[in-house]
Amino acid sequence: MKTNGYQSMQATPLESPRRPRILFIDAYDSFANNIVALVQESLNADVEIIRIDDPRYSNTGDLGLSHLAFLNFLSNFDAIIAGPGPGTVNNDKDVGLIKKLWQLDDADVLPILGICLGFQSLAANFGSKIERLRVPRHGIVSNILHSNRSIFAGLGEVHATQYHSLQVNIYHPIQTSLEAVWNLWKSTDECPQLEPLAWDFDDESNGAVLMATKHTMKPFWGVQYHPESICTSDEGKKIIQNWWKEAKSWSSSHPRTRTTTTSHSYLQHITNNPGQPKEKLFKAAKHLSAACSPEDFAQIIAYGHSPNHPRLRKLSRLPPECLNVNTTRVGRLCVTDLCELLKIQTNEAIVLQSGLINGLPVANGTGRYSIIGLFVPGETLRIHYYAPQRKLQLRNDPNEILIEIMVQDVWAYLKDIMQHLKLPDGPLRDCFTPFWGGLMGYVTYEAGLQTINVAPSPPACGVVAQPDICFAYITRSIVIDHQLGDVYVQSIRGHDMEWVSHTISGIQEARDLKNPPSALGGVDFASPQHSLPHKASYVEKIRRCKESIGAGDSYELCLTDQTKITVPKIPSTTPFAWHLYKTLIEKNPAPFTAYIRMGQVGQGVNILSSSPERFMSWNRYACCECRPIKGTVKKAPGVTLADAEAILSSSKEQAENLMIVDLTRHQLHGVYGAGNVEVTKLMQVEEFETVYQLVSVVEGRPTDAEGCAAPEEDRSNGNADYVPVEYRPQPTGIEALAASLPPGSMTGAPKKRSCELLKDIENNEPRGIYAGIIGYLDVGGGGDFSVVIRTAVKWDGVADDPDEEWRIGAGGAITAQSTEDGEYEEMIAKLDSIRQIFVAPPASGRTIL
Ligand SMILES: C=C(O[C@@H]1C=C(C(=O)O)C=C[C@H]1O)C(=O)O
Ligand SMILES: NC(=O)CC[C@H](N)C(=O)O
Repeated sequence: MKTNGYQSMQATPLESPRRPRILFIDAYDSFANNIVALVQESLNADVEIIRIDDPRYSNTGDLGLSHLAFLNFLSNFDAIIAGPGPGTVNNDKDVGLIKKLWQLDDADVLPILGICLGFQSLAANFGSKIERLRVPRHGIVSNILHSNRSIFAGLGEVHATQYHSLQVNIYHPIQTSLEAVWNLWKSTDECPQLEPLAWDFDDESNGAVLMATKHTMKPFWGVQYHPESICTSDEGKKIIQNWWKEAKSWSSSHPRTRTTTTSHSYLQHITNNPGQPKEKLFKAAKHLSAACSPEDFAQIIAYGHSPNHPRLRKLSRLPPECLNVNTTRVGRLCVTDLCELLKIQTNEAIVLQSGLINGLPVANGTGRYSIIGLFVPGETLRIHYYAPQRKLQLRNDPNEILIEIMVQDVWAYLKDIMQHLKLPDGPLRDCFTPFWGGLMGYVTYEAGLQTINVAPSPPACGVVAQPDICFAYITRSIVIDHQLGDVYVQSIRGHDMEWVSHTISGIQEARDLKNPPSALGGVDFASPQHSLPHKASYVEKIRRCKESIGAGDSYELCLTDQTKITVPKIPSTTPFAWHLYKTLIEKNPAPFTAYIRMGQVGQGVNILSSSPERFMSWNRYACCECRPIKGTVKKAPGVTLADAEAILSSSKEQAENLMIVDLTRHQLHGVYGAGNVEVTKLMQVEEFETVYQLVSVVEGRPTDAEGCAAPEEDRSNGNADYVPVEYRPQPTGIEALAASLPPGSMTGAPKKRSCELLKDIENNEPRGIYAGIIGYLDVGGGGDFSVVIRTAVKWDGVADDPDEEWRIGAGGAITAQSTEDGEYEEMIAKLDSIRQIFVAPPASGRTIL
């Protein structure tokens, strides 16, 4: 469904031969960048984005200077789009600057298109009432009736995707009785300036819902639905083009008279209140402490471990110098055999395993490789980041802090570090495994919250702060290619071929043994205690989610809760976590299975994950892929794939998925830009061991990936600010990752408001590693992360505590259509897919693994 803006339309300048300039005012929505992309693709326009609360224009206590600044700012544009967003126009804070637009006097007025919240704001300003729908419409697509006039001129069927809980009441008779079908396109006495342009009759209980309007005298238009959604038909583009035609024709007969003011006080005001468009923040990020530049940090990572390189000596070549690698056939050795051969069960280690069933990947499109990240005792370094304090540390193996700095933007810092650690070009780069070495570990949900300016919930009182980002710098690794049956032994640790050869021989010996490698002995453990969320309290939380959705504050909320499993401790020499992991692989093979043990005994973490969901992966050319999952059916006896497909084709399940697809597109559009984001799979059912799920795939690619360059005429259209496409700085995978946290499938939309609501509904309990991500940043420039779900996490507790505590998070997306029982059962089904590894057989009360 990719569209290429450059083919769609030539630039259609207003008065001068330059590209149109359009201002987009964002009300903190999660689809804003999709609208911007649609406009850029449809009009070949320059679009600037500001937020509804831009500090340059929002201050009410500055004797009108902000307002004057706003008017001056608007004079730079040919037209405005007032965007969608959470909340209601009855609350000034929810619409901010949008409310000012409708009052612009003749000297300043310019064409405006309101979308959803922007449309509601327009309508409210000219007499309509904004009220709740009986049934909110989020992610619902319907065929609307339109007047074929104005912005709908010449349009055929319009399949309109809707994301709204509130509606515009212009007191039209059709809004009280579906029989009153006359004068559908006439203004009402109560709202004489609003001419209806489209209606939706799709939902009986809602009756007729106004879908679009135009002002009868001023250049204002508005649509209730979302023309930019992936499920709105191609008419979305035509609406924008029609609007632009109308806007141009209005502007040519109404020249604007305002000229820019440059009084001293105004200039001072602007200097004191610089705006900060979000997309610039990333690049402009200043590291709070100059004590250690990312280059020095990277240098210590790359060489600090090696006795041959004194820690702070400046070296001419920063990145790992080469990749030591050798390969052999894996034969009948499985990933856990290789792990045990390398003794990872008693060491720190990170295993990212692709689950297989009968030797084939669990899900198509994933599962080719498994990666074992090895820790070198006494040497492997770790990066810790503590979100509340913005504190970044480098720790060595005895857990001493080598560097501690404050960073304003940890992702900008990590991006720089990875840039410095990039393996230089050379023949050994030809090894095509996706991971050669680099940072492996986890990022918590709370670290994600910080990227969208939601203050993370602090850890409970008395709990030791655990890192929100924990990455180990992995220099030795094993990659298994399940498709070709090869195993790669790799090291970026200086001259390490001896270890590589030794390890290859060890693998070959084990593989060629007559008998399979001996399995580790069994482990006894007493029946654990499971403390699950109480149904009544979970149901109460579902109600609160639905109330917020009904009020227009969210379109979808991914509610979660935590279960504690308390197991009496067994002797510390027994690799209990490893045994649990092996049970997990057997009982719930998943595309993104992971085993992580990091940190010194007493301070470390164990993670056992069987996630079905890829968050994001990108290759060494920064082309990225997201695979959001939404829509779950429990596998029960007799439930076939066809049954699941029927259930998952319901509007409830599809709506859940669609919302996350549009949210993911928005995030990638913000990084990769218009024309570079494509939905390659939309809502396909995938089968897993215990559930069926609805999966979509969204891809983003840099402009320099073939086929996306602007044609010659775009570069020579006389716009001084225009930067030819090929010279724009190209995004990196880490930027795409940072722009997409926390995972949208674990938040809902619009993301920021939904996260704030969830924090409150979930009683300010941090989600921690659950709902975060696990994966790697590779020294070749690639990366791959899964969403941490279906995962058990244990932090080492106090040494003399008789029990150890595992935590499992589980939840699901709540929408207006959710039922209390249905959502509770879905949460339990997900929980059970991992909880089953802790259940001792009833006969003995003990289990042998
Ligand atoms: C919240 C969980 O899963 C998320 C919610 C899903 C849903 O609502 O259908 C599906 C996959 C995940 O994105 C979980 O497994 O705990
Ligand atoms: N998408 C939107 O802009 C939604 C507007 C408003 N919050 C509603 O729910 O109706």
